[in-house]
Amino acid sequence: MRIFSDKFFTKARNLIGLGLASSTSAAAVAASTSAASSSSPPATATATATSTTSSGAGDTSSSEAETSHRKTLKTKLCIIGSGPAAHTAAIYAARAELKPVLFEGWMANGVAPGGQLTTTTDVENFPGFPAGILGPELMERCREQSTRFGAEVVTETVTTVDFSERPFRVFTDSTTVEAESVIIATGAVAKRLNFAGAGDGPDGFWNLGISACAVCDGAAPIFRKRPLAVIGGGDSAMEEASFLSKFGSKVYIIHRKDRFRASKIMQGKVMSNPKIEVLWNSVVVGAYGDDKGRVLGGVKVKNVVTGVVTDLKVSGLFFAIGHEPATKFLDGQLELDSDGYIVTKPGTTKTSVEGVFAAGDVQDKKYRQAITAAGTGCMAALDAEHYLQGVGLQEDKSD
Ligand SMILES: Cc1cc2nc3c(=O)[nH]c(=O)nc-3n(C[C@H](O)[C@H](O)[C@H](O)COP(=O)(O)OP(=O)(O)OC[C@H]3O[C@@H](n4cnc5c(N)ncnc54)[C@H](O)[C@@H]3O)c2cc1C
Repeated sequence: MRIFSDKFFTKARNLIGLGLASSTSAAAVAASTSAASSSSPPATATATATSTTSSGAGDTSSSEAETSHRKTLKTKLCIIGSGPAAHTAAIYAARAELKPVLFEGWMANGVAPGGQLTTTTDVENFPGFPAGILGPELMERCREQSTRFGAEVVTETVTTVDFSERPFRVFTDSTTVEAESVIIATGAVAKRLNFAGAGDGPDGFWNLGISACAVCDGAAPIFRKRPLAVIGGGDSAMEEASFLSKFGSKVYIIHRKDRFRASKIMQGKVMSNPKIEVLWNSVVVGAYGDDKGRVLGGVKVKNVVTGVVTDLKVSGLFFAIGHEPATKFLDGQLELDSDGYIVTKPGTTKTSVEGVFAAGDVQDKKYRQAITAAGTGCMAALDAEHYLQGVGLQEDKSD
């Protein structure tokens, strides 16, 4: 997020539409800019609908069998997801001639095809773009690169999977895929709070001072040398507050309880930082604009014990209240940790089922960045290729 000028506001508002309500407009951008082949809405609603696919090569590995109700595809590799992890995996796998089928979803978990970056404006920390790049544009480029090498992109959401035997089976409302290997890159969604001014409509300050990613946005000019606030009480909130204290003049941690659940060591770091002040037993009940009403000017904070509401002038407000990994559709078929993230074997993308791999934020609750997601997407494609070679389904090609 970078906030500069009227031109920027107009561009950001018009191009993306941010956050929850904007998911639709973000999707519209993604859908309209992506894929010559994606001119009609994707078909996930009925069993008889036609799915929307695109493939740069026009010749994919998947064999199709049309029945009156469902389409069946067969492939060596099915990729589920459409963020940096999924598309990096698709690029590597397609170049290794695995001819992957990629399900990009349709507003899966409220996120447009292209993933979390479709909900933001400037991405300034992805290598190769010294002037930054709009999130939706970056993801559109990734998609183009995937299809250019022959990945088949299907605009449908995966609803269930069957990993009990090979070939694995992956289901959407209208398609069944039989896949020799699977990469799950369904990402995660940052949790947001819902108070007046928190949204992205005309009266909201989402992405105009309110963010869910301090590491992504904290260094933006609008936050430098200004008072900032973080909402949360866990390790992420401590980390984000410490990080923001390098840029802001002061950082408030607003926490609804009278103690943190963060680790002692993280708490110690925060409590000994002279730039950080904790507002205990407190919740944000509203956000308002600056003098011109264009970006965040402050928040109303309510003490839940006394009921007193006070005014806190801050230029930035960061939600650090956790993420929700998109793993419900797996229905317990892979090992997950206590927060619902897929468990991978350290140093690899291997999951608890041989032949199924996981990449990106769905298996990473620590780094959660586009570049780390892309990195693990690459790893997953190479792991899948090696697996397929091991079971005799693929020649050694990627090197
Ligand atoms: C507002 C915001 C700003 C950010 N800014 C930056 C930044 O500047 N720099 C940076 O490095 N990182 C940034 N991030 C973090 C970055 O976006 C994520 O780390 C990255 O996108 C994770 O990529 P991913 O591939 O794991 O999945 P995601 O981007 O989460 O994408 C997953 C995709 O899979 C789809 N999906 C989910 N379930 C299914 C299903 N069942 N079937 C089919 N599809 C499904 C989802 O709809 C989604 O489109 C930002 C995040 C947010 C929210």
